[in-house]
Amino acid sequence: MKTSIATVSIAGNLGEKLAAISAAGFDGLEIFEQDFLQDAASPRELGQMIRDHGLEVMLFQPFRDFEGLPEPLRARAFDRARHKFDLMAELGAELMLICSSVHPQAMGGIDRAADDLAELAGIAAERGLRLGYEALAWGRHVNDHRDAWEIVRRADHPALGLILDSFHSLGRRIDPDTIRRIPGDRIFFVQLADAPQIEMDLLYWSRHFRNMPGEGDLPVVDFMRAVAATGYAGPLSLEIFNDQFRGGSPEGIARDGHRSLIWLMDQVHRAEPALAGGAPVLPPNIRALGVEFIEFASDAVEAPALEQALARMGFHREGVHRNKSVTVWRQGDIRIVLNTEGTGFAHSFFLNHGTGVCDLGLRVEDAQATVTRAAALDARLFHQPLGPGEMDIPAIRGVGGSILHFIDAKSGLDDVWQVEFTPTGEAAPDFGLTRVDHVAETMDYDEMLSWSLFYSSIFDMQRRPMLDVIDPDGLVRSQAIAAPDGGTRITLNGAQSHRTLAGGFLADSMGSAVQHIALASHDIFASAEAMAGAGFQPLEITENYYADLQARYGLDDGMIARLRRWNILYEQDDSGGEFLQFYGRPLAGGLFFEIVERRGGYDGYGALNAPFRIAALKRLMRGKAIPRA
Ligand SMILES: O=C(O)c1ccc(O)c(O)c1
Ligand SMILES: [Mg+2]
Repeated sequence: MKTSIATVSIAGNLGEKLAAISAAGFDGLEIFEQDFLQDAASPRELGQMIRDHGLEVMLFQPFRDFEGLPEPLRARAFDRARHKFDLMAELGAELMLICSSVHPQAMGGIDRAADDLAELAGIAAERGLRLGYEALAWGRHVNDHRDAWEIVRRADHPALGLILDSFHSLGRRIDPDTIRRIPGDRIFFVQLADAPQIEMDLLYWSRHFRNMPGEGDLPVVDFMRAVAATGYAGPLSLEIFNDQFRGGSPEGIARDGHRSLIWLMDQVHRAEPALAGGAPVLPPNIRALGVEFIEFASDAVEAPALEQALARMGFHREGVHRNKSVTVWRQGDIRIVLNTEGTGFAHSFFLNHGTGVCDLGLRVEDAQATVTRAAALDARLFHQPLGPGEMDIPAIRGVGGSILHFIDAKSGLDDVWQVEFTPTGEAAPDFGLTRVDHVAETMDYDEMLSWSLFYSSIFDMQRRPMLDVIDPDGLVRSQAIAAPDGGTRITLNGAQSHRTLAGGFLADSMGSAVQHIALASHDIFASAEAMAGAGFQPLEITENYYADLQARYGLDDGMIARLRRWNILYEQDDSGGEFLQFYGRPLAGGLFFEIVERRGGYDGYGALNAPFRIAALKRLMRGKAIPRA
């Protein structure tokens, strides 16, 4: 399978686009005519530049409004095409995309279109060129790949084939299985794009909101399964019109695109094992079995505040690293590692970001398989020189330059706590906290698609619908990604304005980072009481909130009083599941802890409560405590 991407998909000038496309590992590209017209290079120079980057021109596009025109427009359209053929020869492009006409004077009729295209294919063939016909979802007469195929079939010219574009087919909800009837060798090119499911005009949706396969809501895997079933063996090419991507980093967008194609083909091979050459080459999506540890980078000056916060939540120092300035704090299945080394990765992370989460350890069944899959999906592997007696634990780069380590029992990596740490023997209180419920990573809104693709392509984790969280000073978008059993949950919070709490955190922590950590309690009231006894100060919630809560859910007075007493926020889902949560006050730098209890299969994150939490945090930061009777 050759991979390709349309130049429109990426930001920058043509030189920047080519460098990014080549660096990401694509085999070739589609030249979008507009990109070429805006560039100063001659077509010959441009063709050479492309080849110098090790890339192939897979397609020249688009040629518009060709078929079905009355004379003299028809003759002029043929002249236009001849001019483009000259250009393609100079560029070294062999295949041209013709998209279905939107011309107001274009006449319908399958045979008329077939005749026009067959005649043009004859001219193209004389020059050694080929044509592909694509149905635009908003084409005037042809807007369905089935009609485009019928036209190509009737034209019956070897230099004319069909071009499929997942957006045009899936955006109009055309059953992708209709593609299975088309002979694979009559499909000349396949363009891929996903998109979020939003109701809007097709053309506007297509030109502004497309995204990479796996980043949206369209059944792109089903589309690609059907394409693969035809025997199509040509390039897979991304054609992504997206306003965010146009302003993004060329390298980052190109890397995400490459990752999305590898992910897509992996999903297709798993779903269609009978296909020739279809054996999966990657380990399957990795089951994340839970968070094994959360590591903070800090130093001797800042660490005591974090240690105090941990102690007030009922953690104790369980072990001290045998030869590093690293301790592990423990409660239930939760391990918080505190790294105050003066050299190495954690230290450089601390110098860049201040005290914060530099490393997440995930429990998996097979750590080696995890990095193998991650590497095949273009993740960056992480290595650091090992000290004496240290275990070599596989790791990759994650959000904001942090690290993800993978711990398994299979290769004994879960022995690391015994191997590398000396037990302190300190008393182990139990405040009822059992495990990490979720980790919330805050990032720029423009990074959200990228990181959600990162997690969902490597792991067996699914995206939940994106939610809008209303901060009094702007919108924050929240995207949860969770393993099917809910045992590993990550939420991505995307800030659009620096005035929001998330945006302020982003600026203060010098980049994307974990902003809060939610810990599960098996009895949130008992945990709240034990923590209060140890000096934990919760984030204070207003009287107005509790009055409204009573009205909303009809909770009894006793329950409301207990929630209020411990500043616990409450939410119910439609099937009676309940979510109880309270927050600690932020540490210097803005990171905070949350304690949650899920009851009755509740599967969300308390989205209704988020604005109250944000308002309370902002009140606290402005130094306004709530007077309480
Ligand atoms: O939006 C367009 O006009 C357009 C042009 C060419 C394509 O291949 C396409 O999918 C859309
Ligand atoms: Mg297209």
